[in-house]
Amino acid sequence: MMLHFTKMHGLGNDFMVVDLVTQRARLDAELIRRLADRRFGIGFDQLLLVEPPTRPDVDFRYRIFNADGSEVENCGNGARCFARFVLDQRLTTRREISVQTAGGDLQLRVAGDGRVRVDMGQPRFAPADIPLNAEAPASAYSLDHNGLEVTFDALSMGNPHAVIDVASVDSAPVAQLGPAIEAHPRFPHRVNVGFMEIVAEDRVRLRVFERGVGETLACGTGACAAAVSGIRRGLLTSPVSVTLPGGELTIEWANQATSVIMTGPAVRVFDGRIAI
Ligand SMILES: N[C@@H](CCC[C@H](N)C(=O)O)C(=O)O
Repeated sequence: MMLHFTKMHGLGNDFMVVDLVTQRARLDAELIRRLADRRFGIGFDQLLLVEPPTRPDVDFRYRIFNADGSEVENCGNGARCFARFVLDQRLTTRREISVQTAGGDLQLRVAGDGRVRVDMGQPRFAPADIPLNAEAPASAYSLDHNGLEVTFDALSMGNPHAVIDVASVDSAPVAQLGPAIEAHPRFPHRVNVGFMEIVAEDRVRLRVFERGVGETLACGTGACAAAVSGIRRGLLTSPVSVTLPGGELTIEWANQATSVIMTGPAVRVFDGRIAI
């Protein structure tokens, strides 16, 4: 069959977006890995599936698959592209959209300037919610990597994140520590690993080694996790500008009882079709 798709990106974190409201297809993990291949396939960090909701109180269901074929709970840059996509495809006329994901519901708003504001829900810190093997919640955990003690914060933005403070993202050991922590036994579902450099109380630089992908040009949930980690430790104040290799996101978080708000761009690159 021919599958219609749209290639999109949020700050260079790129997606294949498939409308499963008006077309039918079954995409298994092996096919997703083939499509994700940047030389033999279309190439993307995540596949986003846009589906009818399974509940009457939301507009859509949005499913996310990493390039390695694993289905995951949440994707911040993907959420902004999802909102742009359903409007552009005329699957809705609303600029305020509610959507169910495996990590919880999200509220999306497409602004007049094309930027998308996403209510990402509340962060969760209990180790069982991340999930992280730890006896009690803390803002600093540590693990051993080849005899080296690595200190990190951990939280869930629907999906799991570890945040490591670094003096400079330019020299951060992303390629060495990223894969080791992603697959560390302390994280039973693996983890996304953020390396955060605090530049000022309202500005950070961030690189993220994403679970199931590797280092990406930007990670929306990673930006939320980094800002939340800095704010809750008293190192940052909201709103926080997060500069990633692909560009900038604004993250707002008032306190533990409120949602995290992420604002940033969503770009359509091209439409295509592929035989599957
Ligand atoms: N790029 C994303 C996160 C995608 C999922 C992540 N790799 C995971 O496995 O949880 C974002 O923008 O948040």
